[in-house]
Amino acid sequence: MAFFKKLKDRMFKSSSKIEEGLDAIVEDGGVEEDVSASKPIDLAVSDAGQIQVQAQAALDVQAVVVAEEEARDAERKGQAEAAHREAEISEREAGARAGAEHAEQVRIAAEKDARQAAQVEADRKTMQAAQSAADAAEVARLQAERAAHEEAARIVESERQAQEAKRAEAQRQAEAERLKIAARAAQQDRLAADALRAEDSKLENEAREAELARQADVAAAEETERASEQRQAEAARRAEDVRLEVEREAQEKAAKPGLIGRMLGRGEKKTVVRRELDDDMLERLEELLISADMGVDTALRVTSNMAEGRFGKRLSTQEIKELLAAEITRVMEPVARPLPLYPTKPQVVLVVGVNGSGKTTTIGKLASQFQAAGKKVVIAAGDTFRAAAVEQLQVWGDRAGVPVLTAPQGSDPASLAYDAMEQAARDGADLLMIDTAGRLQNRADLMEELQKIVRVIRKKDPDAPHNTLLVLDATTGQNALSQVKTFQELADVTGLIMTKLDGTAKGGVLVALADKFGLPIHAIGVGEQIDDLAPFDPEDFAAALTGLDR
Ligand SMILES: Nc1nc2c(ncn2[C@@H]2O[C@H](COP(=O)(O)OP(=O)(O)OP(=O)(O)O)[C@@H](O)[C@H]2O)c(=O)[nH]1
Repeated sequence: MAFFKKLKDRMFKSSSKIEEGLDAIVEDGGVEEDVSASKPIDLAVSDAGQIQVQAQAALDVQAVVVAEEEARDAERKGQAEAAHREAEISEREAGARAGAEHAEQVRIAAEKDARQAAQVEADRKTMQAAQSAADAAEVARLQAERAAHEEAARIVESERQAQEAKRAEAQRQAEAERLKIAARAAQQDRLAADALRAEDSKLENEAREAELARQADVAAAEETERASEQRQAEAARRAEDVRLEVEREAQEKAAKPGLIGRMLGRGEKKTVVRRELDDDMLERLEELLISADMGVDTALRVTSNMAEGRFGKRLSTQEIKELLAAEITRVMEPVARPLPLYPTKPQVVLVVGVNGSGKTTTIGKLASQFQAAGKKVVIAAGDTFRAAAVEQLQVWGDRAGVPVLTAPQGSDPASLAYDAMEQAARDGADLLMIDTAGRLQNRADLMEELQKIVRVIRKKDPDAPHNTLLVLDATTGQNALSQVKTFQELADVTGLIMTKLDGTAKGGVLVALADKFGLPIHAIGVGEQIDDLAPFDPEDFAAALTGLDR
């Protein structure tokens, strides 16, 4: 409660922005916006048509010239062919005359050849008759011989066939036997396979039924849970409405003067302004939350949840604050987690963030608080680039009695981290907090530097770092969202700490961070002193942000 008062006072810039906005919304009407736009005209169509017509005309003239030229070629070709045909005819007539003379000479020679051929044929027939008789005798002898051979071969062949048939019969019987055995084996296999299939399908059915039953159970459980959540939400809404109603009646009662008051003339009415919750009002509430750096998505979610079931109800600024605070608490509750402490010694906490976000100050505050709570802490001033950061850490270290390990300016932070691991182990420290540089101007260098630190400390403890804290400056507003994205790529961020919530009207960004990334928020800073860092409490934060008294 003590910190809440401080938080509320320090966050007055964020809360007064929201409070003033709420007053204006409740008292005023809506805001209208008009956007108009014009369309350019298409010009190029008629010129293109004209060019196309001209091109077609040029093509037509060219086609006529080509056709005339082709006709002249055809006439020249016909005349040449006629002259050629006449020459061919006279040549063929001269050839025919020479052929007739040659045929007469051939006929005379043929008659002479026929006479000689008749004489030769008579001689040949006489000789042939004698030869035929001798041949017939020889043929008869050869036929008798062949018949004897054939008979012997037939006997041999029929013996061979008889043996062949016997062998084939034996083989057929053996094959029949083999097939019978194979059929018996196949039958047995089939029966076994059928049995296995039946067993498998039985198991499958059982598994399917079990799965269906499980799904039905899950669905029923989900349904029950959903119904219970809905009931709880409805009950909470009803309770909230009743509470508001009671409060309103109390306010109205308090505003009514008593008899003596009336007699003494102290009867001025205390009034409360209310406005009906409608679309316009909702839209203006969204705009107000967006202007408080809550981000569009988160602002929409918060306002629509707040309005659910309350459309048409009349609400005062105070009542809207209460409803908004309840919604913001609901968004932030899941991420409100203190820095986890493990039995590992030393638990290594790597602290990252852009320049000036408050890393050094936060390490100093955390170290002092842990030391005061009886934990042994060692700090490594890993931003070896900035001498001022090292000095600042030494001041915090001296104040809290915490050793601060430093290295010469510009030296390798990874080697300092390694030395710090050794010293922390030697000292039996519970916590080693390593500060790092935040120069985002060169992401590649920074990534290489962070990765090297991680590589080196893992030589001592493969699980280190056990926490990687990203420190964010609330005054950067929506820019904090892109910083989270960048550092998630550079290092394995495990939790957030938001500083400088004092003196800024952009405190709503913490709601957007919780809604968008779901990373644990361990602590918030509202000043430069040691006790200006406190564990994150969503209810306190929501009330301080909306300016609600608790
Ligand atoms: N108002 C306010 N100032 C803070 C808070 N936390 C840190 N600061 C101030 O912010 C300034 C920068 O803080 P540092 O801790 O030096 O930031 P850093 O991230 O270490 O910066 P580099 O060393 O440059 O990387 C200092 O003047 C701090 O006093 C806070 O919660 N509220």
